Amino acid sequence: MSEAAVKAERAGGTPLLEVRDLRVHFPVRRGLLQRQVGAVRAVDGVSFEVRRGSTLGLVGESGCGKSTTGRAILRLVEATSGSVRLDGVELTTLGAGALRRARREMQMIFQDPYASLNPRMTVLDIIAEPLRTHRVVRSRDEAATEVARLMEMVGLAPAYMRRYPHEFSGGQRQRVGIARAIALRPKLVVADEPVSALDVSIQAQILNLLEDLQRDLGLTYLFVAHDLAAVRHLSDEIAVMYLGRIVERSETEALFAQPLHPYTQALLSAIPVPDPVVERQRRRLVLVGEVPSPLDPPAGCHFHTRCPYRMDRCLTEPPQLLERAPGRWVACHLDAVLRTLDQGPSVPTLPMVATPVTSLEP
Ligand SMILES: Nc1ncnc2c1ncn2[C@@H]1O[C@H](COP(=O)(O)OP(=O)(O)OP(=O)(O)O)[C@@H](O)[C@H]1O
Repeated sequence: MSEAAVKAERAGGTPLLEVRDLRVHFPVRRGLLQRQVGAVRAVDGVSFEVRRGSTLGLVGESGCGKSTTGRAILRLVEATSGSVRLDGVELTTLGAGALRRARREMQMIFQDPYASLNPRMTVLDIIAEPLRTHRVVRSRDEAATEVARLMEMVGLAPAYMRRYPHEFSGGQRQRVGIARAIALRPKLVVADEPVSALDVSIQAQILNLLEDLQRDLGLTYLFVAHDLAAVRHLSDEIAVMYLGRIVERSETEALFAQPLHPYTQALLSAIPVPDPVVERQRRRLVLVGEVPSPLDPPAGCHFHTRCPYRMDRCLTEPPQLLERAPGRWVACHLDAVLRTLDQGPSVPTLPMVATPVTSLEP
């Protein structure tokens, strides 16, 4: 846990971000009359909190609703229902003026730093834009001084502020995106796959920068990524999403030591282990097939079509996300989830309780 998160917890502070039963359904329309024929249930009842100064990693396969969750929190897409409170303020019902003021406090870092930066604007104008919009700076000189400070904070030479995005490398462009995101000193930053478009050699540098900025500015992060390994280093807690719902939420190291939900186990077993002996001995749970369509998700537990442990109950009854042990939230009907906890962290996978529908490699 970051120092700021430890301090906030000792002070008994409320979480900075509280999301309750958030749903985002995109209507699907057909025909001349554009009648609604269904809805993509991108986010289907998601609840979590993020403590001040901490990082929550939101992970899951492509299409499971991670980005939409992040975008709905910032109101870049509208929620269908549910509540999002930032520092106690309900965001989903804010009017235009109040929302504009609230936007100072929450910013986004995008995956593709080239697509998200206007190629016709200089870095100076890109970083200064939010400062001007919110009247934090009133003159060109003031803007240039503040932009120079921000560039230094993210490891860029201010001498390059009059250059254009295409004159920078991918990693440098992401630094520009980060400088713009922190320009208004937000409380919350939603980072949507901030390193997945970058060379592996650059990824660690950007993650380190995000960590330094969190420490120095007390930022709270929601870190969205498809890859569990990518979020491990930065996240205090991890929430695993599958087809619009959170299936497991836990403090990071506990989740890696003992993943409880079969889907989390599958995601973790996809991460290669450097030791070849351990790798050979590992029981791998390999997911077969694609994530089903969020237009018509399976009834009951959304994961049942791919779960090796499914029982009759899973086909009809959606499992609730329940705290099965302190800080360990799991949405699964298997009693084996609890038994695994009783047996301590040496038990790496759930016992087999039903006919496998995915392959289990020895
Ligand atoms: N504006 C939209 N209109 C209709 N459907 C949408 C819209 N935005 C997203 N979706 C759908 O909602 C589902 C969730 O998408 P989302 O981008 O949130 O998933 P994700 O987990 O972030 O995946 P990725 O990593 O691929 O971005 C997908 O099926 C996607 O096609």
